[in-house]
Parts: sequence; structure tokens; C-alpha cells
Amino acid sequence: MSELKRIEDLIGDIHSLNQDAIDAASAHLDSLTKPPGSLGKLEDISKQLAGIMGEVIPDVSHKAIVVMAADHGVCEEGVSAFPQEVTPQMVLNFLEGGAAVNVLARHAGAEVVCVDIGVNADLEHEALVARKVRYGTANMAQGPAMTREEAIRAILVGTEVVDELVARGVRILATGEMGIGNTTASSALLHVLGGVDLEAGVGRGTGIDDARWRHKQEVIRRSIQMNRPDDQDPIDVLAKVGGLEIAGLTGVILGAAKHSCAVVIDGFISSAAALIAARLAPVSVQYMIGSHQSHEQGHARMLEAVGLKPMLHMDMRLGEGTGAALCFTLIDAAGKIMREMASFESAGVSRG
Ligand SMILES: Cc1cc2ncn([C@H]3O[C@H](COP(=O)(O)O)[C@@H](O)[C@H]3O)c2cc1C
Ligand SMILES: O=C(O)c1cccnc1
Repeated sequence: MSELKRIEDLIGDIHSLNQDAIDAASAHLDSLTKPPGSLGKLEDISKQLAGIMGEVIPDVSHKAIVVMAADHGVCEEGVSAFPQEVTPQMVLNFLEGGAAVNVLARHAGAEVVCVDIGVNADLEHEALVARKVRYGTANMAQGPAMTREEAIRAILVGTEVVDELVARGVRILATGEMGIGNTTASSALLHVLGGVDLEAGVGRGTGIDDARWRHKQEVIRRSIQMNRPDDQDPIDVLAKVGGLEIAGLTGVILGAAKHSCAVVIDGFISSAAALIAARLAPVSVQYMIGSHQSHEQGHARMLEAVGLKPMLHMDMRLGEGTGAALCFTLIDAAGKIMREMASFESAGVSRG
């Protein structure tokens, strides 16, 4: 089967949520000892999870954060405060359990799965999922970041990783990434697909100064002029000005939706992947949970373009899956409410 046909089939396998399960979860929440709706977004999470998994109180105890790692040729233009070699160095840090996402994942009881989908170095580690599509993207300021075939292959890597995780019992997923330069690619995607000006949609990433921030906008402007991505064709935009980890995460999101699993979306870069997924398969948004609003300029506009409302505002701007890991703790809290709260009947409390 051609790889494009596999993407079309994947999209065709994603269905709307189960309304009966949502109604049953809603009735259960209203039977609990609280005014209806008073637990706000905790109730929304429970209803969404019920609709996604087709059960009133689904078991989401087995959680995984998929950290997709890849490099960006556009780093040659000086768009990040850090050098490219940080990408493979951080991958080893993830694999040894020392990065922020590892700590927060342990706190939330989630596993971290690190995938080399396009790091510009040879990496070896027993825990690494080695699925390199190519050694980093090309410099998008001089030509397309990758070919259409590579973008499609990277999306399929993401769905295959999810297939394997679901087969081993994972029931909820989250997105994470590592890739020096990837806020540049993400802002380019936001500009082309979301129509957001570069002033508003380009942030400081790892912490660039004003001069470099203006330069980053200029590099994105040049990259778009050079490649002329078709805003009606999300895979064309992804291939020309996106990234391999972003493509992989698009696949993770679509794969989660195909398996009727929720997928918690992390920060700016993960949300760019969510934007591609939303444009390829609008119904996939129903499976996404917006974890937090990053401090990165443009993230609010990115979330709006996808159609997500973030749970948390923590001024975090790290990526890796850190915001998604924190959101897992809220999802667990929502599940405990569903499981452990007394009802008006059982507790003998009068209804209004
Ligand atoms: C040590 C370190 C750890 C990180 N973990 C995530 N990022 C984050 O920063 C990068 C994006 O920012 P920019 O586009 O400015 O390069 C990505 O790798 C993202 O995951 C990190 C960055 C650094 C330096
Ligand atoms: O919002 C994010 O995910 C983010 C912001 C800056 C750098 N890296 C990631």
C-alpha cells in the first residue's frame, strides 16, 4: 500500500466521540454531591475521556509521553540561543531519566518514550526507539526542509509508535519533543496555516535577544518566500517549512485518535503538530486535551487555531512534554472524582 494511502486510511479510521458515553458520564457527574458543573474543567475532562474511550469511567492509568527528537537545518541561520548538538545530548539525558520531562513524568506515573526520528547524529541506547527518517531537515531558508515522502514517512513513524504502545497496554498518550530550532519551524507553520503575523507568532524559544528575534522572523519570511508552501495542503507545508519531530507528533496524535485514546498536547511545538493533525483530520481535535499555555509568544494563537483550551497557565516554555506531564495529574484527579465521590443518594444529601 502506498504511504499516502496509509495516511488516508488512518484519517478515515478516526470517528466522532461516543455521545452515549458522554451523556452517561454527565449523568454520573450530576449525581455526585456537588452543584452540577461545579468542578468545571475536571468535569469536562471526564466527559471527554468517556466519549473518547466509550466507557463512563475509563482506566487511563497506563500513560506514555512520546518525545520525538529531530534536528533542523535552519539552525545554520542562527535562530536559536543554543547549538544543534544539544539535541542528541538531551536525547541521552531523556534516556538516562535526568531531564525535566522525566522528573514530571515520574511524578505523574507516566513513562517517557524517546524516539530518534531525525537527530543529526548517530545515537545508541537500549531504551531509544530508533526510527530516523533522515539526519535532520535541510535548511528551509534555502529549499524545502524535507521531501513530501519524508514528511509522510515521519507521520507514519508516529502512528506506528502509538500502535506499539497501545499493543502493550498504554491507554492515554501525550506529545513531547526535542529539537534545537524547532520553534522556528513551528512559527512558520502557524504563519502559513493559521495566518498569524510573524511579529505575533514568533517567540524567543530558548531565549534569544531582540536582534536575533527580528532575524528569526526574517529567516521565516525568506523560507516561506523561497518554498511557497500551499496553505490548503498541510503535508506540503509540513514538508517545506516543518520538522521531522513535528511530523512524527502529527502521527502520534492521529494514531491516538485512531485507537480511541486521548492525546494530551504539550507546548508550542506540539501544538504545531496538533495544527497539522487538525487540518488533515478535523475530527482528531476531539481526542486532544490542551495541557497548558506556554510562555512562548504565539502559543495562545496556535491553540486558538487548533481549537484547544489549555488547562494550565504556568509560564513554562520548555516543551519536551513537561506541560502534558503536569496535565496527567489533573486527568488522574478527574478520574478519582468519578470513582470515589459519594452520590446524593449514597450520602443522603438533598438535591437543589
Ligand atoms: C538544554 C535544553 C533543553 C531543552 N528541552 C527542550 N528544549 C526546547 O528548546 C528547543 C526549541 O527552542 P529553539 O527553537 O529556540 O531552539 C527545543 O529543543 C525544545 O524542545 C530545550 C532546549 C535546551 C537548550
Ligand atoms: O512552548 C514550548 O513548548 C517551548 C517554548 C520554547 C522552547 N521550547 C519549547
